[in-house]
Amino acid sequence: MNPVLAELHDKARAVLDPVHYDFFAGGVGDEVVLAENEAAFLRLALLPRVLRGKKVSDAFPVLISPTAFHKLAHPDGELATARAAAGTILVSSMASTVPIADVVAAATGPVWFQLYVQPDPEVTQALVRRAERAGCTALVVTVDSPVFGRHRRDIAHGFHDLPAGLAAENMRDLHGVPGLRKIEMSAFSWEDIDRLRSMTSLPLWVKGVLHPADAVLAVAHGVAGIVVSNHGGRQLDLTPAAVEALPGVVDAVAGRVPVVLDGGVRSGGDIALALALGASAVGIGRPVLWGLAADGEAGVRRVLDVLRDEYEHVLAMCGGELTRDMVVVRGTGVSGWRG
Ligand SMILES: Cc1cc2nc3c(=O)[nH]c(=O)nc-3n(C[C@H](O)[C@H](O)[C@H](O)COP(=O)(O)O)c2cc1C
Ligand SMILES: CCCCC(=O)C(=O)O
Repeated sequence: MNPVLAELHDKARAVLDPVHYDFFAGGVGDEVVLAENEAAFLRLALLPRVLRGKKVSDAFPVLISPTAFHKLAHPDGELATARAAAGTILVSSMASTVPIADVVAAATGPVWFQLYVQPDPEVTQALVRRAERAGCTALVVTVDSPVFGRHRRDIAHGFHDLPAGLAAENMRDLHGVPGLRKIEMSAFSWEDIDRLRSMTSLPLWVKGVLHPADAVLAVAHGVAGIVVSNHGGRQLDLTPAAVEALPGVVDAVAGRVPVVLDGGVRSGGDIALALALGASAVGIGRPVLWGLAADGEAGVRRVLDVLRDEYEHVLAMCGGELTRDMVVVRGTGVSGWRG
């Protein structure tokens, strides 16, 4: 891991209430997938190309992945994250502790709204309208959470609700119970994706696809893009590392929509590996929370600056372009990972 990210993580751990630290850091079950998301990148290497004479582009292929409850990390909460997000896309969690309209107002770049489809279609519709009115430019529907993952750290602490004074603000007044943390998971289907698409003209992404067959279905149902993700190891503790599921999805999608990789990205090198394997961009979850907890807006900005700087350096070292034939599995010498 980049030493600046490690330092921000250490500082976050030192300043956070241990219950909240564990909520952010933890995963599901034995936390096998949580560890694998990072470990899998360390098993991959890059064969750089030389003498290509390419100028490195200044695009920074990073999104801020949706994470809940930023006011548990810092009193400014999602406002600080939004202010720091310049140059990236902020995917704002439906479970934000600042209302989406205020998040968008604080941001200088695009904000997308992450949505959990709610059992009551009217609640889902009201959330979509809130995101539209706020000025969000895409919807990201999280599809890997038909039920909540069982997080042993949270269970051990008895952490199951927000402290007094904090609320999932986007849910305010939607269940007739103002301000309560009332987000529900639901086992919805592709029909709900069709319904959502007919409900809004916003581009609709799905987040949490791992199986190539689901990627094919997602394209058939008209999604604008796919986030390959195992929810940062917080849902099913049996999946492969996110980056290991990436090539299969990329092949199934065959360039028809962009594919974003999320989970375990901790360095510019990880970004480069994901792009070489066919991702259009990566999403960053926990490192943003560590920056936020450690130093608010400035901390989040530092996380993004460090990743941007490292990524551009790696890209220059690789001749400005990243392709799958450049990826090698360490210990095997095999390149062109899985085709
Ligand atoms: C504390 C925390 C809260 C999260 N909340 C949400 C959420 O509200 N909606 C969602 O789709 N994903 C949520 N996620 C998953 C992230 O969007 C993302 O998939 C994951 O954090 C990526 O892995 P990384 O943390 O290794 O970068 C959350 C993750 C964490 C760590
Ligand atoms: C009710 C908020 C769900 C947050 C979430 O997705 C997570 O903690 O992983």
